[in-house]
Amino acid sequence: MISLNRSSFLNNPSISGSNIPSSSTQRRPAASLKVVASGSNNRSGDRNGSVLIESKLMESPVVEVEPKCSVGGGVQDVYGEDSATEDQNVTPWSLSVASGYTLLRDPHHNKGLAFNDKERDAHYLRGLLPPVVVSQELQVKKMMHNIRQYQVPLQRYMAMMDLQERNQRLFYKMLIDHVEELLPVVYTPTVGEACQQYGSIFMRPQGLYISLKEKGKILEVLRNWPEKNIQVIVVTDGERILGLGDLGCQGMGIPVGKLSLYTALGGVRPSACLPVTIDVGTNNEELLNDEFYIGLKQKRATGQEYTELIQEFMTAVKRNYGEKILIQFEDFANHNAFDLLARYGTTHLVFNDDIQGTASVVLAGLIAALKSVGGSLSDHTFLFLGAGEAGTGIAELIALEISKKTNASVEETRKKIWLVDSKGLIVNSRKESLQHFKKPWAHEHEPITGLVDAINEIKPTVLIGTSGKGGQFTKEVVESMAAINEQPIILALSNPTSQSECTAEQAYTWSQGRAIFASGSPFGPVEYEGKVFTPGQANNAYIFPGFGLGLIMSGTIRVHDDMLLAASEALAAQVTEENYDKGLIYPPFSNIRKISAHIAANVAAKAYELGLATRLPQPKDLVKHAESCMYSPTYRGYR
Ligand SMILES: O=C([O-])CC(=O)C(=O)O
Ligand SMILES: [Mg+2]
Repeated sequence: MISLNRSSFLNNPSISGSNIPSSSTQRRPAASLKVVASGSNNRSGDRNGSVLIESKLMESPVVEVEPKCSVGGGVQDVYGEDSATEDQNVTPWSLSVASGYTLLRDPHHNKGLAFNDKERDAHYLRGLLPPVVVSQELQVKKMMHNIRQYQVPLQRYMAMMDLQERNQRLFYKMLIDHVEELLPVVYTPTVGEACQQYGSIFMRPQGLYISLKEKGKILEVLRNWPEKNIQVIVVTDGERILGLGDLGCQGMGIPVGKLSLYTALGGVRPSACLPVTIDVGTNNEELLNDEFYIGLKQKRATGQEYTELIQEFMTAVKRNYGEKILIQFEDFANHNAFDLLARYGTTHLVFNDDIQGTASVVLAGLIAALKSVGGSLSDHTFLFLGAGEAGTGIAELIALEISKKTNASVEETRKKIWLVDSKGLIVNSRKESLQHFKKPWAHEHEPITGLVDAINEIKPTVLIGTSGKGGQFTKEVVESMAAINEQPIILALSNPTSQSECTAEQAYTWSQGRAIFASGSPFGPVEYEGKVFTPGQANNAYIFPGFGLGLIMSGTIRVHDDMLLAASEALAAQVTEENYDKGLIYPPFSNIRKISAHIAANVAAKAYELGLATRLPQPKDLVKHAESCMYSPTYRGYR
């Protein structure tokens, strides 16, 4: 296999010598090619008559061409074309050749036993594999069989990560074909445990680490990443990983997991995804005392030192990847998350999954729940336990949706939404001492400290847990909700499962099977008095992959709240009668690619309507367009 890639060998003059063609599509037979490269990023060798140069570009367009999008050219166009910046225009073309043993070690091109006889001959693989040739489907079946042998979830996680590093297409095929079974493995809850253990299970780098040591050099660091046409970055500083607190540099598991869902669930090419962890230290004493900890062993930098590092990162990202790079903030602590979103929301294409993604998915669930419960959103009263990113983000989006539907001001629509934090109900008399993001939720009321008292006083129809603390929805809490509502809507959103405010079984049992329940992390079906209840998963994984695809495929340059509403409506519209009959307010994840295409289409339509989309003209059928742009993990044939 030979491929010619545009890559960044700026620091490597020897590779841009006369043997390197200057156009992108040239191809030569492996055996006739001789290129000598030197430099730290390249190795050269001469095996079986073929020459190997490991270029910095991991996925090569020659063999990785995706099906053409129905509108707007091929995927390279749709996804890649405009992301080159003036800096990239000076990067030379480089050549990469992989064959034989090295091809089997290249996760982007390896197919293992699925290489057919012709490919084995053409690419020097004879004898390197046992004689059998199998289909990708059989490989999936075998891997699923193997993974199911592991009883410990973390072992399953490690087996999946191992596969991702061995055979990327097989990894994504498995994840797509068995999404409901594997989501809890590569994502919440297991990813939380993986982050806690990241220091000891860390094998190969899966993303970019930008620590205080890299200050002043972030642009160079970005250029060390082997891929050039990045379209989405998920970045964390590890300070609030799920509901598990400060995990410092070990938070890397989160961007890696989220981006694997961008590909599996949203169809964004793996090579367009960049996981980043910003390491400014950790305040987690246990990690600081752990000899295997992989991050900076210091307390978190704050104030100017923190702000400057983030600023350098944001500037470098835009400079390197252009205006349309999507940056998803993930699992930052409250005290930074809101500020970062406000600061960069006007200059960059940024999206905070914990504030906005969670809000959009919960709003979708509520819109869907109205079908069973009746009334419109404005008829309901909402009580939140937890007033951080998720709580205030959801509250604000509900207020916005009601305001759009009723023409009342957002200030007015906020009045039926109440939040309880660790100090009790958020009321006017507390206003002075509240953090800025809580202030809009301070309503006129006597102070109340307990959740049960707040329920009895406010009489909510919807109870939403975003506290990050497990077990907060006690029997008394659920019973209080059931006493005042025929069908109480109870959402226990904190992640992972250990932090869920209550379990599905508790919600159904304590409400005598009347609750409409969904949780952030998955719970299995529950039987109560002969009836089986299947809880839904109100997780932002429903939204961010399709949302991101919508932004990317339309070349959108800024996120607007109306796009979040558009995403919620698209998701709610995917809940079928059959789902409602089972008490579900979310469609099953097994249909997620179709769901993501609808979300992407609605988001893109809104972006075009708002004049924020730059990829013109607007495709006629946005759903079809979204589908045609999605990455497929099916193996490519190699000539
Ligand atoms: O990752 C998840 O499952 C949802 C999420 O963003 C969080 O809990 O921080
Ligand atoms: Mg998160």
